[in-house]
Amino acid sequence: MDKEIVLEAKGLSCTYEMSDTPSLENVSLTIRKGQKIAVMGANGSGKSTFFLCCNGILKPEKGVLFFHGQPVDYSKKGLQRLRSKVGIVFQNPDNQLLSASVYQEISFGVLNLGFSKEEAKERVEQVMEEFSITPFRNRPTHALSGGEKKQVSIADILVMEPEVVLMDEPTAALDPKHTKLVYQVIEELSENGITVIVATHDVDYACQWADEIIVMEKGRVLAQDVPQKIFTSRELLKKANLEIPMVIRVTQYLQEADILEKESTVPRSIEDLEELIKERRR
Ligand SMILES: Nc1ncnc2c1ncn2[C@@H]1O[C@H](COP(=O)(O)OP(=O)(O)OP(=O)(O)O)[C@@H](O)[C@H]1O
Repeated sequence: MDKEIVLEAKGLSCTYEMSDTPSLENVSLTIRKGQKIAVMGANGSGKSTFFLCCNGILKPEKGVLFFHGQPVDYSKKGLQRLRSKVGIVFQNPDNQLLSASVYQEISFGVLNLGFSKEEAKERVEQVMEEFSITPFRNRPTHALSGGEKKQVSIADILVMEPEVVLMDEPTAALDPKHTKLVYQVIEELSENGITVIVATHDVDYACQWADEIIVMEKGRVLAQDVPQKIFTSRELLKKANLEIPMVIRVTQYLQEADILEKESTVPRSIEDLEELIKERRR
């Protein structure tokens, strides 16, 4: 049976002040509990704007956003409730890290949720340990490296134990060590049943990781489907300016060369492809 719908957008449109064209136009989609969703599309296609709508930072001028079937309540209390459940890790940590020290930064959200100082401290200590932040806990946030800032901006959200985590290009500008760390965190979130929505330009990662891909273009949703469908639709990829993942490219080559059958299943990773080739040889 299909899992419960966590977030549902119905006809969302959103135009920024000082702009005469909508950055989101008539966006309708559903996201279910525990899903791994990649949001893809060219620069300026509306991915970040959609994220900002999902936790109420932006209020759409048209349409309704539902969280667990209830329309979002834009009162101060309603927004606080929504934001404690739906957290955004921003693309640029400098837009997110506002407190003087790392410890204060990670405590801020939990204290705001009304936890006592003791409870907040316990959660913050645990999350700092989990994300290897303890060694630089007393540093000012502006004096951290890009990778450390990303660690803190993720901890900042996870300390609130959200149900849905939105990550806007989480590995942009990270070195391989921090990229791996972020991917591990994403994996652990999914293992714990958290719904994870990642905006990314990395087609190879999206293909092997996501349950579903949402493709955006000029503020609209062009498609929402499984990676095997999205990444084999040349027309869609061309329209959205997306590359073909390497594994699909190699598969198509092997099919054309008659090494794999034309109707073989579509692999999402190199491991899947190896399995297909082994099967064919048996
Ligand atoms: N604060 C703002 N004021 C006015 N227009 C904005 C603002 N933020 C974004 N836009 C515009 O809204 C559109 C969608 O931008 P958005 O940042 O949502 O796209 P994106 O898909 O996340 O892009 P990227 O991949 O570059 O991060 C773009 O045309 C952008 O110029």
